[in-house]
Amino acid sequence: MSESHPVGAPLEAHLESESESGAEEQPQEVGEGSQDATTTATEKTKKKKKRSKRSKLVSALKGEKLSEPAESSKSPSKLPDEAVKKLLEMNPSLKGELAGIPPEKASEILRKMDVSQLLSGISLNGKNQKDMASYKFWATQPVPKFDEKPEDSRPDGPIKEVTPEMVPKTAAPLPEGYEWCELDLTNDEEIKEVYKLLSQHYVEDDHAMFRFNYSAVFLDWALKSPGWKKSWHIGVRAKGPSRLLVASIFGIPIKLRIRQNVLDVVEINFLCVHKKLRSRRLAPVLIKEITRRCNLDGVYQAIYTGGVVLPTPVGSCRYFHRSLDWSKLYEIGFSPLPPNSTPAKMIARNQLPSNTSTPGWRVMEERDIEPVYDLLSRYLTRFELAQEFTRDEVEHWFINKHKPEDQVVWSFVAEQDGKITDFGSFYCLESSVIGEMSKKHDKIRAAYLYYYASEHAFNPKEKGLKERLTQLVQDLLIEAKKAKFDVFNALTLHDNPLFLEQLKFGAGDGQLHHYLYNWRTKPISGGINAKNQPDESKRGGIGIVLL
Ligand SMILES: CCCCCCCCCCCCCC(=O)SCCNC(=O)CCNC(=O)[C@H](O)C(C)(C)COP(=O)(O)OP(=O)(O)OC[C@H]1O[C@@H](n2cnc3c(N)ncnc32)[C@H](O)[C@@H]1OP(=O)(O)O
Repeated sequence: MSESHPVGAPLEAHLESESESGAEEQPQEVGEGSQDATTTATEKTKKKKKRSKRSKLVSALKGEKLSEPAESSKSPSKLPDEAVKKLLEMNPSLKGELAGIPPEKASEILRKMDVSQLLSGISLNGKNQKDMASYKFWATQPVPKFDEKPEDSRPDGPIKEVTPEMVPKTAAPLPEGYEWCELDLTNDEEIKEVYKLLSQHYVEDDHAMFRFNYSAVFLDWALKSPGWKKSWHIGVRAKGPSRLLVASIFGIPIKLRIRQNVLDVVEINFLCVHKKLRSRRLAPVLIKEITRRCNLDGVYQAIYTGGVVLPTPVGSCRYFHRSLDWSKLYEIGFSPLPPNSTPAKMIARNQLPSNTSTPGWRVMEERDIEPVYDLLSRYLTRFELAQEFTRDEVEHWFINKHKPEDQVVWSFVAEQDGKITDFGSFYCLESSVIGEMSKKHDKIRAAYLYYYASEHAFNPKEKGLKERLTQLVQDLLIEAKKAKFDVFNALTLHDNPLFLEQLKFGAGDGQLHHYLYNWRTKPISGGINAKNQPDESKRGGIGIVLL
């Protein structure tokens, strides 16, 4: 936990007292097999194993001898030097890691990695280093293994057939001292509790400088979409008078098209475990509980995203950032000052026109719901992985129903001769500055590119689409600047590779991996090429945005 982030004393005190009473000491890894129950001793053994794995890798990288992998007979004994060179060029992070290692040795290391891993930029070190066997939980789940070959021609479909009799009727028990709860998001107090848990314990960047700060209003919007179910809003509370919320996982129902199949799935988000309860195998228990509840409701597939590599991304995108207030981003350490530049030059470079330029541009209103629903639905058919929105969902996700200070989503249309020709939107997600820099500014106000659509997409050979989207997204940047955002973020999904560079988005160091649960399909492009660069020819894959 960041030293500079204040955590209420009662919370800390409570967890300490739970710990003393043994509640924190025995977090059983319920349901993953009793041999998996985490005791201090097994934790230590696991850490030792992990360390030895890491040392082995380090040794390999330093040129010491690696033992042959079991499947070595299937692999060519040596990659041609040319292939090694190419792979290194294609995966920049690997290039750094293998720098200075003789080509022979690099070949040996690369040979042990799955080609899809190499191409998707999954690196050898840090949080991405684990092999399949080390994913003790995920290895038991109906998700593709890392080494499933893309050329595997099994048709798209469920990995595991689940029948109602197979689904447990009750939740697995939690470790002593904790209990399940359903979170009632119609109750403001409970939304505030979720906000508090997430604002203190949710996703941080690798350097613990920033943490997502999803507002209570945002959570209300994100989790109460049409068809939402209270039973998919799951919490874990400490028993006792405080009933402190210490963990969460949420699902909302959506219709998802994966290539030609349209499925009722759950979109999972906001998996969070209190920092003091980390590494105690609570996440697998939460995941299994939401799986059980979805299965009981006849839902057998899920979609989710994450910055960490798990078995196995169906497609990965890269984050891009467009500075709106460069000085602030620089002051908090978000944006660097490039060599040979000056702050004045950077500010000038990021200037935007003061007025929008798309003809007929205006804020989206209720009367636009039908035409936007029509345009967006047609536009999304161009992607292999996309949500199938209903009219009510278009209303929910794109019409702002909040007063200006609470606004979460901004949507615009272009209307010409009474026809809606274009639509674009972004949402607001602040991050807390949690490191040293928080003394200067405590929040970054970030706009995230959300859905957009244009009639130009249907022109023969997409004529004029690139120019139109560049104009449309520039107008969104201008609107975001007016609404006092500091930065505008976008992924490489949808048609984004058409305009990121021209609109001065800079490549971020984050990837966003997209996952499907219990569905086999071939990899889906996330708009980046093997060099991890946005690539216009790689569009048409991921067409869904998860919050
Ligand atoms: C049909 C319906 C199906 C519905 C379910 C579909 C699947 C939904 C899946 C969930 C989609 C969530 C989408 C989002 O919300 S993504 C956002 C996730 N949240 C955060 O990053 C917030 C900050 N971090 C935390 O709160 C904790 O570190 C979390 C909760 C992430 C893990 O807690 P902790 O650090 O205390 O670990 P543990 O000892 O309990 O458990 C360790 C196991 O957990 C695996 N792990 C770690 N991170 C993730 C992750 N992001 N997705 C899935 N699994 C993850 C890990 O590989 C290991 O398994 P294995 O390596 O041994 O195999």
